[in-house]
Amino acid sequence: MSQKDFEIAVIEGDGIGRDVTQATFTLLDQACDRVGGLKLRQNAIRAGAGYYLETGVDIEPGGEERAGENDAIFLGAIGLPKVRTTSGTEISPHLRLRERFQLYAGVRPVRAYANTPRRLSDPRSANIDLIVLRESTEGLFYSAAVHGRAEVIGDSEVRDIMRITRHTTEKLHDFAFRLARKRRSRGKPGHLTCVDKANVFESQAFFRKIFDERAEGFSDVERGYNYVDAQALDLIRRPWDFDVLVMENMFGDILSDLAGGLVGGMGMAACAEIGDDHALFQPAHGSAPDIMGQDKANPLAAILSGALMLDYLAETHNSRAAQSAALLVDTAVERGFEQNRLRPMEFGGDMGTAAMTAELGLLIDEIASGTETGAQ
Ligand SMILES: NC(=O)C1=CN([C@@H]2O[C@H](COP(=O)(O)OP(=O)(O)OC[C@H]3O[C@@H](n4cnc5c(N)ncnc54)[C@H](O)[C@@H]3O)[C@@H](O)[C@H]2O)C=CC1
Ligand SMILES: CC(C)CC(=O)C(=O)O
Ligand SMILES: [Mg+2]
Repeated sequence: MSQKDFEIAVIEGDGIGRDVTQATFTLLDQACDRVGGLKLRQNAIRAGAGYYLETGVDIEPGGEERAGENDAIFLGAIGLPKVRTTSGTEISPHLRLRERFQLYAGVRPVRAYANTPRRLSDPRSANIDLIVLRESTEGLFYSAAVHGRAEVIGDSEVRDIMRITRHTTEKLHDFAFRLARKRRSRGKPGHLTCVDKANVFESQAFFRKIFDERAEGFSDVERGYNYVDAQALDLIRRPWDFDVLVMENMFGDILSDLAGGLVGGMGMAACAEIGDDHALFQPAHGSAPDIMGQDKANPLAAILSGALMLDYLAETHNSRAAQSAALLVDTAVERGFEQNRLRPMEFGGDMGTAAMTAELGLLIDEIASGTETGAQ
């Protein structure tokens, strides 16, 4: 059954979070309108470091529960380095959302668009098109999600925990194999690499063991292994050789920023966090306090995350309209770069958040009405 209206919990958060969220919904609404009146109803939930400073809590009362009552959750960015809890960490209610809704599959696409900076001189870097699949509920973030889980021994020692469970890891690897298979059906290599540190950590050997067990159900998917340190090296020397990389939480946090840098910067780093019953979409970047309030943020990471959200809604609600709207947004980004009409300040270009949003709006209209100019 297809659905016309979707309820979206929207957490704008801190710093550039608000600007990129507003840019995203302006364009998603426009795309939804152009495909026949699909509506995204935004239900705002206040949360973040600014909210914590104001109220003493990091998310509005009942906000977590309410977020889960929506068809999807969208988040701008949360955190400000100067706003800290008594334990010295920053406030991060989004880690609790990941855990509460078991959003184990953190999908972080990394793709080189035309006319974007090549951080590597090798011409093959134009072919970078991979996905960092980051487990997002446990691993080394397990003790970070909830205060009190780390073992604190006075002022002399602190132990965070690397938690790998069979339950979550089986689901993660199944997701990874299905994703690789889906990419192959769309003409991409469809190769899956298990990235771990199985040579030294028992938790990581367990992660790999479960990868091998689950592989038996996906014999058609080509698979390989890489230790995480070697993977960091390979992302610099031959990133074009990789397709889907699956790994624990902290490794994925680090390598997804590195990979985002390869294709321009964090303003290109989209993210979908998917569980069995819920999903949250957010750019992989943070609140970027160094550029906030200056109209300098590249909104594309958020906008591409919005397109991932439409894809998810299309799949979970069998909505062709949502699928078409997602395609419209993705195509606008692709054409915008091809035609050199998207020039984010992040890459030394002349377009701030507002100008990028306006140009993408024009592209969406042109593509939807078949009046693309193809201007260079
Ligand atoms: N999921 C989330 O909400 C995340 C929150 N954070 C929080 O954000 C705050 C800042 O953290 P940082 O380590 O500085 O990471 P960050 O991702 O906010 O910024 C890193 C660098 O990338 C640039 N950058 C990020 N997004 C950009 C965009 N859309 N356009 C142009 N440039 C962009 C920033 O200007 C900065 O130079 C901290 O409080 C941190 O805890 C950090 C990462 C993820
Ligand atoms: C809590 C966030 C600041 C962690 C992070 O950097 C991320 O999830 O990408
Ligand atoms: Mg991160």
